[in-house]
Amino acid sequence: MATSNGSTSNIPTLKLLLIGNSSVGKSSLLLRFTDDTFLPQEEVSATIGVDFKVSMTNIEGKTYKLTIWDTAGQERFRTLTSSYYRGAQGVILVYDVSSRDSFEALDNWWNEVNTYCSSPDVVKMIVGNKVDKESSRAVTYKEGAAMARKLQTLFIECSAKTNVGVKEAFEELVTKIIETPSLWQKKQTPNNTVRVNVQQSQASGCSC
Ligand SMILES: Nc1nc2c(ncn2[C@@H]2O[C@H](COP(=O)(O)OP(=O)(O)OP(=O)(O)O)[C@@H](O)[C@H]2O)c(=O)[nH]1
Repeated sequence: MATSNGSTSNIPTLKLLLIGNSSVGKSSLLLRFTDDTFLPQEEVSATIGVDFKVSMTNIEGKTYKLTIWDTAGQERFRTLTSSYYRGAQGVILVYDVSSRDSFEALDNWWNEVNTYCSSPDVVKMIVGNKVDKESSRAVTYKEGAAMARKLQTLFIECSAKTNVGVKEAFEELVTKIIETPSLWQKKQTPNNTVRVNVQQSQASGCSC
């Protein structure tokens, strides 16, 4: 597969984005995936603006470089929202299976994705986190799966705390991106203004 700049010698780079209500566990999922770590509650602080980590992953014998953006769930910490989405090939919408509110908020997050992601091909995945809290579960697996079917997204339940389903979630998302050729194709450039945007897109290899 050609990389974002057309070369086959460089490692392909993918941009992924984590969104969802505050405290659903976006930063914890990222930390679990990249560093195989889970921080105790007292060491966790809310994300301000946006944070990101880079991770190498191997899918079917090929190496990919992932830049994973972790956005603030709290409205007051969200700035420059549209820029988070620029160049993203995959978006993970996270809710907490023990929080009905965070599940119901998916509609709003979905609208945001559709507002800022211009390409309909960007791969979306709904992730129900904190399955280790089974006794306080407020959203069933069936409901999560039904929501994903309705929105035509991928779906998985996981736990950043107990390391259930986290690697699988990221790998499934990346695999689907790899299988979506339009996310790798270059755009035509009808004028100079658009050319600037296209160069930005090509830097991360996305048609979003
Ligand atoms: N039981 C349990 N707790 C979790 C899990 N994932 C995260 N948490 C806890 O949930 C709280 C919020 O986690 P964060 O990762 O900071 O959540 P966030 O979505 O990044 O929050 P914002 O940065 O405010 O958007 C922390 O106390 C975590 O320890 C999980 O899988 N299980």
